[in-house]
Amino acid sequence: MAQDTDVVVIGMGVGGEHVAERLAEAGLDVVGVEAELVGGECPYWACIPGKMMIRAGNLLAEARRIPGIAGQSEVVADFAPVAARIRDEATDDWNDQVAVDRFTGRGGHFVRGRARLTGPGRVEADGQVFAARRGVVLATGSRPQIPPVPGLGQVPYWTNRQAIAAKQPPASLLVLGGGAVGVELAQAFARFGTAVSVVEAMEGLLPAEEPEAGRLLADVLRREGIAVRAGARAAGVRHAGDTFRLTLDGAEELTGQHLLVATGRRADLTRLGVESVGLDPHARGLPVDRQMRAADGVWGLGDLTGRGAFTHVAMYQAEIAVRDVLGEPGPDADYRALPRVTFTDPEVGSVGLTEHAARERGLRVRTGIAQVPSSARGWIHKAGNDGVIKLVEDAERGVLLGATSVGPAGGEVLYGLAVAVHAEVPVDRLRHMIYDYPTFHRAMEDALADLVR
Ligand SMILES: Cc1cc2nc3c(=O)[nH]c(=O)nc-3n(C[C@H](O)[C@H](O)[C@H](O)COP(=O)(O)OP(=O)(O)OC[C@H]3O[C@@H](n4cnc5c(N)ncnc54)[C@H](O)[C@@H]3O)c2cc1C
Ligand SMILES: NC(=O)c1ccc[n+]([C@@H]2O[C@H](COP(=O)([O-])OP(=O)(O)OC[C@H]3O[C@@H](n4cnc5c(N)ncnc54)[C@H](O)[C@@H]3O)[C@@H](O)[C@H]2O)c1
Repeated sequence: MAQDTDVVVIGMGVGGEHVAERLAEAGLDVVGVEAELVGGECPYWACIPGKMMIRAGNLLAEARRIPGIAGQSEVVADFAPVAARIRDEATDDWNDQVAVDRFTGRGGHFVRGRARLTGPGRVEADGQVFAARRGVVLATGSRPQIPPVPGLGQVPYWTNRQAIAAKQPPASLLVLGGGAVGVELAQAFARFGTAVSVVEAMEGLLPAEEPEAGRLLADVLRREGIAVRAGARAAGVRHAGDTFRLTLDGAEELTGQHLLVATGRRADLTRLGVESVGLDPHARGLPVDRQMRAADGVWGLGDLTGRGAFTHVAMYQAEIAVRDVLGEPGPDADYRALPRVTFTDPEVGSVGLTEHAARERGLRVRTGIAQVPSSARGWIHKAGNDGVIKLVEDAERGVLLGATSVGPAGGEVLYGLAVAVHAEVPVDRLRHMIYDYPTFHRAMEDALADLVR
């Protein structure tokens, strides 16, 4: 016998939790189903604990920059407080009771289990069957994508989960993949003394971003002692004793105590029963329209939709889905000004289109670049001042299509650029605005001037 409800939310990660709480608050009868921990990847194995590691690593790096600027420093790194913060403050020892209580406190009905659709409005979870009057929200996130490297399936590699839960930094670490996960964790561990090698298949780090950002970051990481192998293919991996051996095309062999596989994430629709509502279970992501509808009475959001695997995307889409489920009007999803920040030091912030992506769309673009160390603030900052600002202008319309801001506060500087892209502020107006002196964001003025040079 099916239990009637208004809405079933499958997957209570950042996106699903937000939808479930908001709909319960609005007075709907909501069933929230979560297979693991309410809150999902971000608070337990990703953004929050990851940024705690990064914050700690950045403190060490800043202290090491004291000589030549403010005296002498001797830095003794200790990972124990980081591991303790992650256990106690971020994850509550990987216990989600607080989050479950928050949802049930708002009137939600919580089910721990793996759910699947069995037909329109029908969901099976933990031996129970639910019939949802308004519909079902799918928010099941993504999982690490493991590449077909010979031997990889037979070795005890880490994903972000084991890396985040580490109690000690490994003596040495091989990182496969120089994307956001790879570079953030590589730098954080290296600052605690881990000997790190990063292997990236594409020509540069963060290959989805501007090449200038990847090149700059590779220089910084190499200076910090990290071995960066870009344009390198892993040909095989072995593990014996406590050593991983990663062979690259060309026969170079890298060794490490642990191997972190950070080669991307992908959604898995195959176990969700989406075929029962007429959707393709083998699609790479769940196709949704601009109000997050995947089918009649089915909404989808977050990593599952393949529109950018970021917490802020999941939250943004969650708000749209909430409005649509409640029948409230609101603007369509708009990803033109999607911001991304990789929290390395320097931070790599970007918004909108890269130059390459804009040209691929056949747009006539103009670019402008400014080097952060040549700006007043960058020069004052001295050690740790690496950075670049790059603007991509639609030369026909005179508005920014995208921008990149690498620097000590690259993610914060990005905000102004994101507003400019989002609101399509004419470049001519940006050029005649007053930029605070001497801020990092003032380098934008030089990048704007470079657009016409
Ligand atoms: C190391 C790392 C660092 C990151 N750092 C950042 C960052 O700094 N900023 C940022 O914006 N993003 C960051 N991200 C990305 C961010 O974590 C994700 O984009 C975000 O968690 C996606 O939210 P979601 O709700 O779509 O999915 P998830 O958080 O993955 O939640 C999905 C939930 O669904 C559950 N589930 C799956 N299938 C079922 C089922 N059949 N039944 C019931 N439950 C199910 C899962 O157990 C999971 O809890 C990072 C990712 C990683 C890996
Ligand atoms: N600060 C943040 O917002 C943040 C931080 C971490 C992760 N994330 C999100 O999580 C997602 C997943 O992160 P990710 O770093 O795993 O994925 P990613 O797609 O960002 O990067 C994966 C990298 O691995 C490389 N790669 C793939 N196969 C390879 C192989 N066989 N050998 C060597 N390199 C290979 C790719 O070229 C790519 O550069 C990101 O796309 C991002 O959306 C966000």
